[in-house]
Amino acid sequence: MGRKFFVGGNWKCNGTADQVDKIVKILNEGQVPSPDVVEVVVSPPYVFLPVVKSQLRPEFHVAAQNCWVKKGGAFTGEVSAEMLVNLGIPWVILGHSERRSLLGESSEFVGDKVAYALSQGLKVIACVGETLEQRESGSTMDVVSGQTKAIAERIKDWTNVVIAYEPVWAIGTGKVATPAQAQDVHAFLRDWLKTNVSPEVAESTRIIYGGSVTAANSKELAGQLDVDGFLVGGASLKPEFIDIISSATVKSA
Ligand SMILES: O=C(CO)COP(=O)(O)O
Repeated sequence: MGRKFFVGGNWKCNGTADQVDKIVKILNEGQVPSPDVVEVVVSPPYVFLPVVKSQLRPEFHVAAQNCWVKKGGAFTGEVSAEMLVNLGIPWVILGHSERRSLLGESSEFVGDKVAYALSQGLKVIACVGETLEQRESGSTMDVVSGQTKAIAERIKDWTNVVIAYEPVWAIGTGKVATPAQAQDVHAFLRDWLKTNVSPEVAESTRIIYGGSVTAANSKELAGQLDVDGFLVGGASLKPEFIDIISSATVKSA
């Protein structure tokens, strides 16, 4: 069985109740390939998770954008993995570069979060990616493998993990990685998994690309051998998200 194409929509810290209604309507009315071909997960801010979950078409799922690193308790402002499970939220995004850079989350902390979330039964979209400075100094592969290693050291079962490669310089900048740049890093990560985890995990784990994905570039990116889908920011708030989801057909064609 091949890797099912995966498209995530990361709404980040955006949206009012009215805007959320509109986005859900677009998602519910959009013509997309069957769930056998593409898995779709949208990630609204915490406060909108219950309403989006209850209104969204049943074949689309929801993800939180973060969760606490261990069992809940006296951690003001945090939301625990148990709470997400309790509300029937199946997915969580962890290690997004905005949290790594703006909130100081280290690779070890992200690894701990991934391990805890999986232990509670959540599925995880784990983000990795280099900054422009790191790319220019030639350390891209060291950075992404280091971030992946911090996860690999803490988990055994990769069944419920999707890796999102999101070069920081491509996020929200309109500077999308070229298909070849994305493919290079995805192939490197798959090979890293093969060597350091197992050939089976390398073959079955989806590695998705994020960073300025739009309807105009998604088909070409989707055509790359090791690109198994997308994590979309800005364009996931717009009708073009439906076209990005539909780029899954490139794989099944
Ligand atoms: O960070 C991203 C998704 O998690 C990508 O954001 P943009 O698609 O807005 O560049």
